[in-house]
Amino acid sequence: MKYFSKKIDDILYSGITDRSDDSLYYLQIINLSYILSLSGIAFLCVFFVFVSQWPIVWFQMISVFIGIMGFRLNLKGFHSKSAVFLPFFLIGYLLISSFFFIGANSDLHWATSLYPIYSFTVFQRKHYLKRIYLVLLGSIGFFLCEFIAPETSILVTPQQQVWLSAYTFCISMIFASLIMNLLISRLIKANQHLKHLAEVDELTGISNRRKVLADAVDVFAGSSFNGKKCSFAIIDLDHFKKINDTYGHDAGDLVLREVAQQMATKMDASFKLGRYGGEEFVIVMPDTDVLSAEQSMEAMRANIEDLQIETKQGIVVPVTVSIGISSINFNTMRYEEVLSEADQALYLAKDEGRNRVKTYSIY
Ligand SMILES: Nc1nc2c(ncn2[C@@H]2O[C@H](COP(=O)(O)OP(=O)(O)OP(=O)(O)O)[C@@H](O)[C@H]2O)c(=O)[nH]1
Repeated sequence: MKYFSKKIDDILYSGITDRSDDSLYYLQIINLSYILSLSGIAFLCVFFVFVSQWPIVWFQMISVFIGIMGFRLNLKGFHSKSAVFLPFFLIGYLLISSFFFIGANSDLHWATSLYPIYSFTVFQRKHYLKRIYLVLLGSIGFFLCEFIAPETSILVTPQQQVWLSAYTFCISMIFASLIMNLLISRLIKANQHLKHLAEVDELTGISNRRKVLADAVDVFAGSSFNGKKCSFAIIDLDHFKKINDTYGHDAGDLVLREVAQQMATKMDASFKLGRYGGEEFVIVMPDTDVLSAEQSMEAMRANIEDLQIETKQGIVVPVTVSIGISSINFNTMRYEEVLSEADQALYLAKDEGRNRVKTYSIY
């Protein structure tokens, strides 16, 4: 299945150099439309080979060849020309098929109803006139097939016509499910990407403020409901302004990244870490009383103090952090109270000389 979806992805991205965009956009829809139309014609060709209708087989083969020429335009970067060529080519194909080969009863000409959708999806705004021509031409083509083309096929027998309808129906179903599957998987991917953007701090790669506060709400609600302990810690880098001023802003960014990664890898797996803002981080500790929180944070502080963060110029930047901790107690009503208490404890840690862990206490 993975191999199959990778192949579909490769086809969708044919002729497109920028593969960073996960969403389905108009260049890929042109590729997809070509693939579906050409394979549809090829499938019909197989049917006619099977019933030995050689004139139609030749016609289908020539059509596939012309279609491939249009597809090549997209691969070569002439996206707009290729996009416009496809529906006009298909209108011609459907008209000739209905008039000279398989008749209007095949209902193949109903495919013209797809052109307006196609043109409004892939044609650029500047091609609005082409959209109108296409819709007009598609409608005229449809009515010509419906009212003027011979109803039954000149070449195909009524028995073969029934088989042809069943065959076309099955292929259409398979294509429709393919398209649905593709659209849904693209939507899921796009949603995941948006979720990632909304929850991750770009600089450090850990959760951002929004995400870590959402985690804090979850953990706080779970602990209050189950009568369990939980603790919050606010970690603030000491004299970070001085680090920026002395070693430069890039070195400051490097320090933020390294400290964040150190905390993320060293902390307990159940803890939630996020960047609270600037040079401040929050750690939410579920099922953790104040003593255990203090031990964990003391270990964290010592770890960060031992870090050897080296700038591009080979200078080792000394880094320490101050940490404030608070835990939920029986009369805590809101998670913001715990956070504000941790902030007060942090203030105390800074006041007492930094590079230390302080726990909130009402006394
Ligand atoms: N490099 C870098 N600096 C940042 C970023 N966000 C905030 N800062 C800087 O962090 C510094 C924080 O300075 P202060 O709030 O004075 O705190 P401090 O210098 O760490 O002092 P104390 O907290 O009292 O130890 C400011 O100079 C901000 O410009 C960032 O994303 N990258």
